Amino acid sequence: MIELSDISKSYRTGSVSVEAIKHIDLTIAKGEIFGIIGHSGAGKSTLLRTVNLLERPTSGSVKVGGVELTKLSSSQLQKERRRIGMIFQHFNLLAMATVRDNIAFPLRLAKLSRAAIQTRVNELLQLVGLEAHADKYPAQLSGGQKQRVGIARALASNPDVLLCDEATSALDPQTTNAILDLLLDINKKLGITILLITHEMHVIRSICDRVAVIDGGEVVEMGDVLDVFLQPQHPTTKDFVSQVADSFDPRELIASSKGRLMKINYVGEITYEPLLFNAVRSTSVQFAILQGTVSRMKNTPYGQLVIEFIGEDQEIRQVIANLRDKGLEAGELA
Ligand SMILES: Nc1ncnc2c1ncn2[C@@H]1O[C@H](COP(=O)(O)OP(=O)(O)OP(=O)(O)O)[C@@H](O)[C@H]1O
Repeated sequence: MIELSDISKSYRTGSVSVEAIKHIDLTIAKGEIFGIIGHSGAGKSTLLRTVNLLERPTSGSVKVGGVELTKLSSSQLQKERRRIGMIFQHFNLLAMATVRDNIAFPLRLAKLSRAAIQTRVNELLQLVGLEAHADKYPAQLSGGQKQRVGIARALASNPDVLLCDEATSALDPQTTNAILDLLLDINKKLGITILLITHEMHVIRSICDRVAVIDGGEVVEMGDVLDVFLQPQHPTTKDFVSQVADSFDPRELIASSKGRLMKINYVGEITYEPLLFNAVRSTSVQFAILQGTVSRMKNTPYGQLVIEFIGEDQEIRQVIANLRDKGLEAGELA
């Protein structure tokens, strides 16, 4: 659905040139929810805005739904942009227009009939749960409600792609979760492809299928959210993963450990099975859980534990082999 090839973008201010993004390749499948995470100034906004050519890349190709956007005339581009909705951190609503009129705005631009606009706006109000607020003005709404208007407006012309520019950054945690649930719901119901940028790992973990980590204008890591989360490689990725992990570093325990410290990861339904107990029950090995998370990433359960095994070396090896046989990943804590 989205194919960015060798995208670079430089900004020139006077005699100084800043390379905001450098040689980025990104392919996003139809129906996917793809997250781009990075610190402030990493190049996230620039990258996102190249997808609808709000920022024209200095070089590279931008294809959406198979159409090369950089080669289009401005009228052709305007038409293609209807297939790409966008929502913003600060909502960008028309302050002097009601919720209904804000949502109707792109439909009026597209010259739909009054009756068609009314029908479509009612559908959208229902989809985002704002039927009761249709005649209010933005100033009368909460942040979460304003973002719902933004989402309804972005979906008005039935786009294939929704771009989300830090869409939950101005919201409190509870409202953030409600908006993320709405995005997930829209993705499931409409099959729309979602590309979002954020600096919060929580957002990635809650709704994304894949993630790219961007640092200094380059993609430094990319993959399925589960893999990146459980086995982060780049220091920037580790930094983001630690946002949602326990702040206590279990490596502090290595010096005082009596036994063998292992890091164990598991994914899927085995998360709920008594695997540790079963692995040690026929041995004299004992274990202590020193740190642990059992949670869900989107819809997939996973566990991540730091375990100290105490006992005979050979028996511990047998226990670890048994756990690996059951599909758990077990590695020495280092
Ligand atoms: N219009 C512009 N003119 C000059 N430099 C710019 C412009 N827009 C962005 N930059 C620079 O490009 C780099 C990337 O900026 P960008 O806004 O894409 O980062 P970001 O990751 O979205 O950051 P934030 O999370 O703070 O919005 C920064 O060094 C920024 O200063």
